[in-house]
Amino acid sequence: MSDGFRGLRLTNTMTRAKEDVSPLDWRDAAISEANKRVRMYVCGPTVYDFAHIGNARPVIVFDVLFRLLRHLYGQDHVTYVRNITDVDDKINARAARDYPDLPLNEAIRKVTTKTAEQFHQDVAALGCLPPSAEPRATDYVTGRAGGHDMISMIGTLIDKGNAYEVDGEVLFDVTSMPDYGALSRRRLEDQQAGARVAVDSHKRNPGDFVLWKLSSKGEPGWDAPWGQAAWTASGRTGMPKGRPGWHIECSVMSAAHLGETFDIHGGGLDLIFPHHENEIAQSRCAHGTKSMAEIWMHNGYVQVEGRKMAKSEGNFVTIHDLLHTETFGGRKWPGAVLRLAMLMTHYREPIDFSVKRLEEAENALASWARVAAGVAPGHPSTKLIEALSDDLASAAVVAELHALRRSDPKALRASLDLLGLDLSAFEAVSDDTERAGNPLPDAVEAAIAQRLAFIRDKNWAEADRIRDTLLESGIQLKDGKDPRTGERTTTFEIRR
Ligand SMILES: Nc1ncnc2c1ncn2[C@@H]1O[C@H](COP(=O)(O)OP(=O)(O)OP(=O)(O)O)[C@@H](O)[C@H]1O
Ligand SMILES: [Zn+2]
Repeated sequence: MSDGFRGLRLTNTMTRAKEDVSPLDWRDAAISEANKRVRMYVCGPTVYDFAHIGNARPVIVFDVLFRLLRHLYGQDHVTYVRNITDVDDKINARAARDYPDLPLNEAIRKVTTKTAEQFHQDVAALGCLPPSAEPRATDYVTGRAGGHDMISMIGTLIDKGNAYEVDGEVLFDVTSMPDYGALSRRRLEDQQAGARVAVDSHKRNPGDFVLWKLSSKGEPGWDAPWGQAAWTASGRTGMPKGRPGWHIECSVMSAAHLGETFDIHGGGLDLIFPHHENEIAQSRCAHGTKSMAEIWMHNGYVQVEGRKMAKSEGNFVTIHDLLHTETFGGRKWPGAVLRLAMLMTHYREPIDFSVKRLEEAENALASWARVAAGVAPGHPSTKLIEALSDDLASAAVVAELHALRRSDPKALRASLDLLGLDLSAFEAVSDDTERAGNPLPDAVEAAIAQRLAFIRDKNWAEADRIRDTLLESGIQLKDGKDPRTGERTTTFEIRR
């Protein structure tokens, strides 16, 4: 690294400052070199519907950070955990709507399995590596060794005086934690002022949040040690059945996989309050620790016309639709294009999503592919690593990729690999392919065949679209006739 290299620095939402990263294991002489790990937790999806491209942003941003950490600390020295939330009232509602004839639990399983599979396909197409572990909330409700389950942690919080039970519902008492609100910088007094507790609520304070609630008939539920009297009074037999609140699952799964305190915790800006604030309250009070994670990172929003892309706003585009249908900009887009479109802007800034942005990303990728596709990768450049290490400085990263295009195709190739930017949709235009006269990759052959089919169907618009798309990546098509059969043929030329 050059003299100016300051090591990895990331902006910590807790302190609102850019800080040097100094992973906990490296500060602990008792942990052998071989066993040291950088430990990172990122809140994953609630699996009831297709993920939209706003949801894709944290997945891409933290995948780049995962790749950078692996580069800096070694492939086997990073543990990245991203959970799957598979218990949630939105899931129950979707299951009842989509599978009205199935028992609810079966319907829920269908919804969560299908959605999780779709999510995996979507993010793989965006070049994201699978995390080291991907725990599912429902596997951590009860009965885990070492007390790494939600019922045990909630019991601990009650025992320590941080939580209380009313009629089978367990709530966290925010006044039991003096520095509650430190992450979001909300003072308890401000939160209390003017807030009223609804008459039917069990809350002692307006800010108290649910750790556990009783399930009604038909809802998914687990045997719980709380609320026997309320359960029996409602005319039901056996042990009371309940289900966890949302925040507790991340406290439990992060501790199970990463320990009571770990290095980096991430997610979108909307998670700072209440989700992350409440994770911190639960984890620190249950474990008696000073911090849950050393560094809290939050990505900015993907916006449409200045508003957060969100399911509730109805202004969303799913990853699946963007990649596989023509609903956005009248065409499909390669996964690498969406990935670069996200990475062109610093992760903390908002992104206004548009066709123009995707086209810009595509043009950049095509220009890089022209020199780097098919080239054996060298090493990522020092400048690239330095730019990434400076809080993932996007502008400097993209500028360096453009510079490498002229100076060092092998370093460009390695840098793109490090960033997870896959050139296969653009391979056709590499110099190597041209020089060696290799056959075109399948994708281009397929595009040419598809275009001929459109021409046969007299669908000129689609045929022209394919011709234009190929031209943008440097492939010029030439139509002709086979002199023997009289059939239409297509040849091509690679342009610079
Ligand atoms: N528009 C967005 N831009 C960036 N990140 C987002 C956006 N919307 C959601 N996220 C992030 O996506 C991740 C998954 O969140 P979650 O499953 O709760 O999304 P969601 O709440 O279903 O989305 P929505 O806001 O559309 O209801 C979280 O890290 C969240 O911060
Ligand atoms: Zn979480």
